[in-house]
Amino acid sequence: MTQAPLETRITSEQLLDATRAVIAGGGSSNMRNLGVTTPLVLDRSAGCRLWDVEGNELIDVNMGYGPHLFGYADPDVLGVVAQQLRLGAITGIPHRLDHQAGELIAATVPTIEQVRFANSGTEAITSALRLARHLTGRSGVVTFEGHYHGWSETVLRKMAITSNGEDPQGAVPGAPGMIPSALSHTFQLPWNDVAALERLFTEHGTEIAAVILEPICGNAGVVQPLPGFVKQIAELTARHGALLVFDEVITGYRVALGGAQELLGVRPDLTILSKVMGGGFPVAAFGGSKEILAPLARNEAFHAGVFAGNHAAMAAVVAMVSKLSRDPSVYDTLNVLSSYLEQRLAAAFADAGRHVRITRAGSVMSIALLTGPQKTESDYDAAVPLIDFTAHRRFQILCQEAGVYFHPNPLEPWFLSTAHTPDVLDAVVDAVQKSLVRL
Ligand SMILES: CC1=C(O)/C(=C\N=C2/C=C(C(=O)O)C[C@@H](O)[C@@H]2O)C(COP(=O)(O)O)=CN1
Ligand SMILES: Cc1ncc(COP(=O)(O)O)c(C=O)c1O
Repeated sequence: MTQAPLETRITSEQLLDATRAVIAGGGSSNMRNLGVTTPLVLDRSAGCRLWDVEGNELIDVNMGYGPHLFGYADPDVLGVVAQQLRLGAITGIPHRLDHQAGELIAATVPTIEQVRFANSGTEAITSALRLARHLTGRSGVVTFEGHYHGWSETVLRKMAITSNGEDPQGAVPGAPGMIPSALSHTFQLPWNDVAALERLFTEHGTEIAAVILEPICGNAGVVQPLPGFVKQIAELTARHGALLVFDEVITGYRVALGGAQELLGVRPDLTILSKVMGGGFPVAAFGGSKEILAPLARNEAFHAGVFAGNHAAMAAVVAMVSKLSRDPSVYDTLNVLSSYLEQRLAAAFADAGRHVRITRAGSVMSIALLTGPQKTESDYDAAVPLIDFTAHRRFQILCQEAGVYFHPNPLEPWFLSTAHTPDVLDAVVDAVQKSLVRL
């Protein structure tokens, strides 16, 4: 497609203004609309690069918030989905791809025997938590500060990350218009605080249907669980008859073929998958043992969706998960690339005399400018107040001008792909170094 000469091209700013006239906020997600600094409106993406409507090329380390482990427009995934679109994307009738997709998930995620597919993480989590409530006859759901589980009525809350867990039932609705009592069955605790969790189970154990967590938290910067903490959660849920739900929307097929549950060696009752599983196509899933999903198999519990498990999404899952299964060494490659970037970034910030918090789980990492030195890696609650959000936003603007795109909120991770080769990562560091000088 030939592009208009530069002088006649509309600018990102002009097009975003025009878009805001017809799409409330300029995009279909508050999480993304809030993040806009220097307007950027895309024309296309491929590999790890973006091209905006003005013809500018950028290296992307946000990568659509994580689905594209092999980069944008990966031919192995794209080709299969494109072919399925020609063969029929949605009929509402069982399809030969369903069995393939279900078998691949069951063969790769340690605790999944059966799944149900959905269109988004929010949908999958909503149905998974409703299933947990049905199975236990209880209503309470435990969440952790900093962890995001979509925007459904019982888990959309302000993800306070500096409380001390004194008021687990003090969760604040995350959006106006929520049913005021929506969070009356939602508890929120500090992450990595087993004493707070034990206290909650002692006081409310008979009310708790499920504990849901991002086993490696990706929505408050990357925050690893303290050693043994997730195993302690599993022991408490088992002891009190509650279900353990791993929200692996980010970590699933990202940190290992079997996700965080493979790395941590902890077995959740239900697992939520999305992002990498679909390789960039909208699809999610929740799964567990046949026993756990039996109420759905009996059509006793309810989960539905016109587009849930559609044939294009199943084609994407089959293409992505079979590619990952064929060559799980991709995770070693991504770890090497990500470690290289982590080390070079740490040196760049040190050379610039800037305090920074860099944390990583495989190829998902977070970088946050700090106002002062962080005492230890594990004192996460102490680190968050140190984050210099203003300086970081300025840093993002400068990096975007230098040709590298990431989200201006330091709590949003960077996601790498196999397209981020060492020369690309060197270009990222080069842009970071130039931006730190100008900061
Ligand atoms: C761990 C986790 C998530 O990260 C998650 C969604 N994440 C994001 C949603 C974004 C958005 O709505 O635009 C962008 C990012 O802030 C974030 O990765 C969801 C909700 O999935 P969905 O957005 O598909 O309904 C559930 N669990
Ligand atoms: C009128 C109407 N509203 C909402 C829905 C739910 O949409 P989805 O199935 O995409 O969640 C449906 C689906 O059948 C519908 O027919």
